Amino acid sequence: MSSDKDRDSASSSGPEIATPTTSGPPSPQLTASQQYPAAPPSGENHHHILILLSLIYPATIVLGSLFSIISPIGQSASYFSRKNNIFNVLFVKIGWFWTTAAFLVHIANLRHPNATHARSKALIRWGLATLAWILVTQWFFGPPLMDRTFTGTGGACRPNYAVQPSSLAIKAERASTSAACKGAGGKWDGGHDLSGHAFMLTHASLFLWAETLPRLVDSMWRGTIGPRNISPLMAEWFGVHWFVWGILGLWWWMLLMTSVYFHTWPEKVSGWLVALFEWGILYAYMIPLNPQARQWFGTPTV
Ligand SMILES: CCCCCCCCCCCCCCCC(=O)SCCNC(=O)CCNC(=O)[C@H](O)C(C)(C)COP(=O)(O)OP(=O)(O)OC[C@H]1O[C@@H](n2cnc3c(N)ncnc32)[C@H](O)[C@@H]1OP(=O)(O)O
Repeated sequence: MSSDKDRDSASSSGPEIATPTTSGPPSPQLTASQQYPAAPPSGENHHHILILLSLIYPATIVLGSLFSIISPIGQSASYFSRKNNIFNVLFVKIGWFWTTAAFLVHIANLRHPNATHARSKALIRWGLATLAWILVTQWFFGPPLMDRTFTGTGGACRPNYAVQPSSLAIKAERASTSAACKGAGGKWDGGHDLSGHAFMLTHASLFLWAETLPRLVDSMWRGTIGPRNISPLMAEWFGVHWFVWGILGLWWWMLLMTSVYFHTWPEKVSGWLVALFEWGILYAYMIPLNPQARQWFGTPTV
């Protein structure tokens, strides 16, 4: 892992990351042959690539849902149709933790000339993404938005008096969150059950794409220079990008599995739409188009 600490202290008055760019002075760690042969892709290009990448997720939901209707494989049970599959239990169920870890690896390796400043702005953007995740899935002045949507559309926790002890059944009847309902052995039933998986996997993936795209594009750009640079390029990929790519790949696969085996169309689509909200405002609208927002939140960088 490379560190920019020395450079930061040497150039603490480095450029503000106020405009979307991957450029900046060439890194002193790179030899002349590794530096850009011409202008690297601009922030505007990143914006276009990001919008294109964001289409992967609705396409995946459509593809998975169609597969579940058309294919006999999609209609029969498989390892991934089990809720206790290891990828669900160890990764998705604590998905924000893994997303955060991948993001932290990325920002620890920034080679921006003023990396300390770039990191603190990146942490602010992570804070906003975390807040959006909390409000939708964990807490919104009480039950989270996904549970409020459920109860607001007629859903409730239905106890099963026949098999539950009455104390638990009463607890289930009063439960206002899916977690409390499940804990009391009730059935979360009857409302619009926005897919938490579709939301979290899309939200986390879009956040990671937006944050890491300038660096990914920059690495690919350097890769066009010549065979001499294969080793530094490999070092870059295995040192910096592998974690982000691993998480992005796993999130995509799990979204596909959710689309094939779980939830209804409207529940998956609403999960995806809600995931667009914070990302759309911050990365697709404010950062590319509003200079003031770039002052406040910075811009994802290399
Ligand atoms: C300068 C300043 C410096 C500051 C310096 C700061 C330093 C900075 C330090 C940071 C330090 C790190 C800090 C990180 C902090 C965290 O981020 S820790 C947080 C860790 N926690 C998490 O990540 C939790 C993430 N999980 C969730 O939010 C929820 O579980 C989810 C993902 C939204 C899913 O919710 P859900 O209830 O499962 O709902 P849903 O998707 O609708 O699924 C319904 C059912 O279908 C099942 N299902 C759906 N799809 C699937 C599938 N594909 N496969 C199997 N089952 C499925 C579900 O399992 C579920 O089953 P049940 O469990 O109900 O039986």
